[in-house]
This record gives sequence, structure tokens and C-alpha cells, in this order.
Amino acid sequence: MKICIKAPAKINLVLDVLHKRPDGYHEVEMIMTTVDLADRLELSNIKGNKIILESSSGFVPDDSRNLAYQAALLIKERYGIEKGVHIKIDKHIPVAAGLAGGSSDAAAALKGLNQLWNLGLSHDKLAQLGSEIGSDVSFCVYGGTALATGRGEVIKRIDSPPPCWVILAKPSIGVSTADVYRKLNLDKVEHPNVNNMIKALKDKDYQGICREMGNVLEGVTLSMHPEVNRIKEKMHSLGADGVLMSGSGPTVFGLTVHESRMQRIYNGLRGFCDQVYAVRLIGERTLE
Ligand SMILES: C[C@](O)(CO)[C@H](O)COP(=O)(O)OP(=O)(O)OC[C@H]1O[C@@H](n2ccc(N)nc2=O)[C@H](O)[C@@H]1O
Ligand SMILES: Nc1ncnc2c1ncn2[C@@H]1O[C@H](COP(=O)(O)OP(=O)(O)OP(=O)(O)O)[C@@H](O)[C@H]1O
Repeated sequence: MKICIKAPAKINLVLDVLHKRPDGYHEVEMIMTTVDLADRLELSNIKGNKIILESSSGFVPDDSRNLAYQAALLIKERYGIEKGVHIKIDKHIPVAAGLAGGSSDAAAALKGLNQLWNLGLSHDKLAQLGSEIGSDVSFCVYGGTALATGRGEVIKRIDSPPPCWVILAKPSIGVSTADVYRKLNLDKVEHPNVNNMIKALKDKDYQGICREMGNVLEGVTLSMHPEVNRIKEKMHSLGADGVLMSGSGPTVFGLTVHESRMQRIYNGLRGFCDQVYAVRLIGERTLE
């Protein structure tokens, strides 16, 4: 038996940090939504009690450092499963980009193995397991649009944005999330208003959504990598309505509802920036 499952990327419409916690993590308030750029995972049973992982990208590890591998190991250990699995990852989401590629692969592996091994685990249980792997994994189990609090693992579903285009632009630099959080100085940030964004989403107020977007990690990454700011300026000048860095970066996303403007922004950024994608915002939950 073979299970095929999609692992979509996310963007952060809002990322606020409230304070640093005694456990070293930061208390956050984030609004995340899924976009139509996805890795694809194929999971199949194999002989022997082992996990074999293969990826189409040379940039991701194919051993226990891979978050999808960690997901399989966690399920096997927690539920005493003595079976083997082959995990094939067809990578499309850029790596170390702020788009939760690894987290989404881990969430897809949890969901896929739940099916492959008939475990009957609920999405809430899978999200709880996911939080042991990384802060973004719980959100990726549900997808859709959500408010994430705690260290990112407490998920509440909220209204999805109206349909629009998302242009993603990633410069050829990698950013360490831990490094960005470490360098964040909370005395110097302007906090986005999460409640205003929730209201704008509820009202399907596209202009309001663009206006309320904000990410307190942006200033940290911008100060280390000025090219991220140049991409932001370029996106603005090409006519994107809302422009923001996703997660800890370095990917910048821009929103537009017009296909012709999407084409202009996409074409204007290619050649200027290493990796550029124009995709639809999914927003709605598509639980498998
Ligand atoms: C930047 C975001 O991607 C936004 O969605 C997330 O906040 C980070 O999610 P993630 O990559 O799944 O993060 P994790 O793998 O759990 O943590 C990586 C490192 O980031 C820092 N970290 C992460 C989440 C958080 N709420 N506070 C933190 O300080 C910690 O140093 C941690 O060791
Ligand atoms: N399945 C995977 N796909 C991509 N990277 C992975 C995977 N498993 C482990 N990694 C490692 O995780 C690191 C971060 O990659 P990832 O693409 O998940 O970053 P990200 O998009 O910034 O994540 P987030 O937005 O959750 O912080 C990479 O350096 C990579 O070596």
C-alpha cells in the first residue's frame, strides 16, 4: 500500500512575540495561512523495522535530522510499531525559507502514517505529537488559517482570507530561526494588532488584511540581510498591496487580487531574486 500526501507551505500574516519564556522559547501570537506551494510525500510499507527516507533535494538531510524522519520515529516509538516505512519527499518548498517546509513534511508524515498503519489518531492527537517535533508542526497538521499561540503549538481556527495571489520571493541566503529569535530586542519592536487582523479576516476585508500585516522578526532579519529589504521595496514598487517577510525569513511575500499585476510582480522579480513563485492562497482547511 502506498499513501500520497501533500505538504503545503505557510505564510505568517501576523507574527508577534510577547516575551521570552523560562524554557528559552518565545511566547508568540501568529496568524498563519496555507499557500498552494507544496511538497509531496509518498509513504509505503517496507520489510524490516526501519525508516528509509529519500528526498528530491540535495539541501535536506535524508537521515534522522529530517523532520519527516523524526515524525515516523516518534509514531513508531510512541505506539510500539515494529514496521518499516519508505518516505519519499518530492521537495518544492524552498528550504530554510520561513515557509515551514520541514514542519509541513513532518505533519504530512504524521497524517500519512496514521493512514498507512490504521492508527485511528485524531488530528488533535497528531497536532500534539507534532508539537514535540517543532513549534510549526501543529499548525501544519490542520492547515487552513489559524491563530497560533504558546510557542506556536496552540492552534485556533479563524476565518480565512479572501482568494488572492501570493508572490513569494526568496533570496539565496538561509536564515537560522534560533538565531533570529536570539537577536530579537523586544524593547525596539512595533507590535502588530492581532485582533484587528482577525476582524479583517472575518469581514473578508482584503485592504484591511494588507494594512494589518506585521512581523516583529522582520527587523532582525533585515538588519542581517539588507537584500531582503531590497526585495520588499521592489515588490512594493511593482504594485503588491501587502508586503511582508514570512516567519524568520528570508522569504518575502506580496499579495494582489489581479492576475495581470501578479504577472508583472512575478516577472519583475525574476532575475532580481533567486527563487520566485506565484501561487494561490489556500486559506481553507483541507484535512486529509
Ligand atoms: C518563525 C516561525 O517559523 C514562525 O512560524 C516559528 O516561530 C518557528 O517554528 P519552528 O521552525 O518550528 O521552530 P522550532 O524548531 O520549534 O524552534 C527553533 C528555534 O527557534 C526558537 N524559537 C522557536 C519558536 C518560539 N516560539 N520561540 C523560539 O525562541 C528556539 O530557539 C528554537 O530552538
Ligand atoms: N523535510 C525537510 N525539509 C526541509 N528542511 C528540513 C527537513 N527536515 C529537516 N530540515 C532542516 O531544517 C532546516 C529548516 O528548514 P525549513 O525548510 O523547515 O525551514 P523554514 O521554512 O525556515 O521553517 P520554519 O518556517 O518552520 O521556521 C533546514 O536547514 C534543513 O536542513
